[in-house]
Amino acid sequence: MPPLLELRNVKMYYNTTRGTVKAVDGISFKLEKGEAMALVGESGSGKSSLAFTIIRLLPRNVAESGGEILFYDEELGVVDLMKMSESEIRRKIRWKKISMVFQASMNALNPILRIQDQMIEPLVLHLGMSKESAVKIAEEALRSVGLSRDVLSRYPFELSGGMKQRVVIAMAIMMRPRLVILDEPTSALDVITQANIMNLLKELKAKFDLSYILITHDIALASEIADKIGVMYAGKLVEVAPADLFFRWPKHPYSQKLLAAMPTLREDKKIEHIPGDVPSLINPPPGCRFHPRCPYAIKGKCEKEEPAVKDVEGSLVACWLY
Ligand SMILES: Nc1ncnc2c1ncn2[C@@H]1O[C@H](COP(=O)(O)OP(=O)(O)OP(=O)(O)O)[C@@H](O)[C@H]1O
Repeated sequence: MPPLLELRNVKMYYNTTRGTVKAVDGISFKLEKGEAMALVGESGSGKSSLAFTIIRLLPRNVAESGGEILFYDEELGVVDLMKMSESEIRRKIRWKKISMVFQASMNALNPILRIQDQMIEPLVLHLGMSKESAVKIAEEALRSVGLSRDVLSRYPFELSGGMKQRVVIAMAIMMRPRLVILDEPTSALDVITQANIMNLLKELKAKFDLSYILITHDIALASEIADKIGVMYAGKLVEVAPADLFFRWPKHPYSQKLLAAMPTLREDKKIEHIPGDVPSLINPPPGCRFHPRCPYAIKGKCEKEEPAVKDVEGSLVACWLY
């Protein structure tokens, strides 16, 4: 069976006054149907940029983008999203096949519009649906996320944070997409509400056979839902591994550091921090980008040559140690 999504050497660079920012720099991975991949890594490693590249919502200052983003669909066959025009993406892909819950999107709900108007607007305006059918779809989507139809007549300020996040998730699944990209979907919520939203995402995944790309800083949260974990560092994917294997045996030194920096309730565990900062993506370090912060860097090797991705007992890792 083909995967749902396959990225091959995807790049996306930004133009800035300081130089070209290589935010996504040669990323390859596969996502199967019904699979959830958590994308983790420090702030500024390029996670959101990769998400925007996949759903083709790019700012004007893109310097260059390249590679292949293959999407396998029963209706469309295999399409390369990189080669599709904006109008084709809008007609065939965005929201219908691939949707996104943006970072802080629950706070981006328009405060002066009722939920109904915000939910049906794209259906009526962009898809030319009648108001009645659009309201039906919105009602159904709200039901799927555990909200009653009364929410349709409310304004955002009349809803709790958790309810607003459910509305935003309802909007993302309204058109029955195959893949939902979630950028920090629970970061502004309290822990109980976070857990409720994660449970909801799990239910929706099973019910609609959805695939997810879940961007998060919170590896513990990622472990709740992810089938596999992708670790980004400075524009590169340094490790992709099945979740259970990743937590038992993280192979890239950066993955090991990320896990060691993860807080737990165990009192005997000392939380480590990762010394140094994420490097500049304008002039990233040569060779392996992690070498200046890596305790195992091999002199004469890691600072000179970029490691290729290797299959190391079930994990894909880009590191000279293997
Ligand atoms: N529109 C833009 N123009 C120029 N540079 C940008 C733009 N958007 C992001 N960047 C830069 O690209 C790099 C990657 O940013 P990105 O937001 O993708 O990282 P991230 O891993 O998602 O971070 P966070 O977890 O903080 O959201 C950063 O150096 C950022 O400053």
